[in-house]
Amino acid sequence: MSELPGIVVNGASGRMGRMLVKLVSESPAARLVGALERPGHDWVGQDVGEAMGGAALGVPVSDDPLEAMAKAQAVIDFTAPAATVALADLAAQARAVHVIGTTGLTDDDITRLAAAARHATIIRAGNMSLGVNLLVQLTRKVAEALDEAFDIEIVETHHKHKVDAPSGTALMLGEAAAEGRGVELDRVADRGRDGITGARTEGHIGFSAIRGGDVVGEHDVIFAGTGERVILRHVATDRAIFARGALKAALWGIGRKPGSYDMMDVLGL
Ligand SMILES: NC(=O)c1ccc[n+]([C@@H]2O[C@H](COP(=O)([O-])OP(=O)(O)OC[C@H]3O[C@@H](n4cnc5c(N)ncnc54)[C@H](O)[C@@H]3O)[C@@H](O)[C@H]2O)c1
Ligand SMILES: O=C(O)C1=N[C@H](C(=O)O)CCC1
Repeated sequence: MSELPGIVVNGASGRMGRMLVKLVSESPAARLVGALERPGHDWVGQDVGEAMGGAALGVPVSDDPLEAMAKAQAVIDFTAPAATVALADLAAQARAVHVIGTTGLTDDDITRLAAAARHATIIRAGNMSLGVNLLVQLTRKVAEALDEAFDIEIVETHHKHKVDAPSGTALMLGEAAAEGRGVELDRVADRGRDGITGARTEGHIGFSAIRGGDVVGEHDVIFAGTGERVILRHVATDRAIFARGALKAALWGIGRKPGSYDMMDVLGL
């Protein structure tokens, strides 16, 4: 029997990294062959299983992406924008599928990822869960069906450690709503109101971000009309949903031709 596909986890000590190390190392469909952390991190050099407080997994944490990816078919990356952009070129060099969950990317970062995708298979989504990707489709449909008399507001809630806003998911939902309306999100997004803002502009899509405690992730898309509201909601209670989506994406991407893909491609939605 041929060997199972080898997967590297970038940002292994992070909230998502730990989830992914556990999921991949226990998966019957994949092998954990590498774990990466940033240079200077105290996990570097330790066995990743032991660093997580469990049994040794025979995988040392490395700060050298090319060395870690030498035996890998894919790298799963939930880290930070600068780390992700830098890894994209190295993953292309190593011919490893690059699954990107990192959010908070700028337009410039996305342009650089698109350049890397000329030579590499990149699968990126601001949310890797099945439920949110379904919600994105529903949002597009509802936005198509309701005219501008319905004000669209996207409200997201996350844990107190989250560093970017609006969330990647909120932006996916905003893009879908704008697409449903046949407009460009950049032209209609209201991101952060404060002070005497004036009345709401018809057709705009509003974003609000709440941060606190240990909330995994909650998203509401509100279509507020006169006398009625339609509210689409997703509530995540376990980060494992994102990790499962990312592993599915990695396995789907292996052997696929270079290009930029997302979870809609992976899930066939
Ligand atoms: N797409 C999704 O489904 C989804 C789900 C959850 C989180 N996220 C996103 O994933 C990212 C990480 O989230 P988190 O909660 O795990 O954050 P976290 O801060 O807990 O973890 C990030 C990890 O990346 C590491 N890191 C930073 N720079 C690095 C480098 N150069 N090389 C290797 N590792 C490096 C950090 O040391 C840290 O361990 C965020 O952008 C978050 O929004 C996306
Ligand atoms: O915990 C996070 O950070 C999350 N980030 C993603 C986002 O920005 O939408 C997905 C939900 C969790």
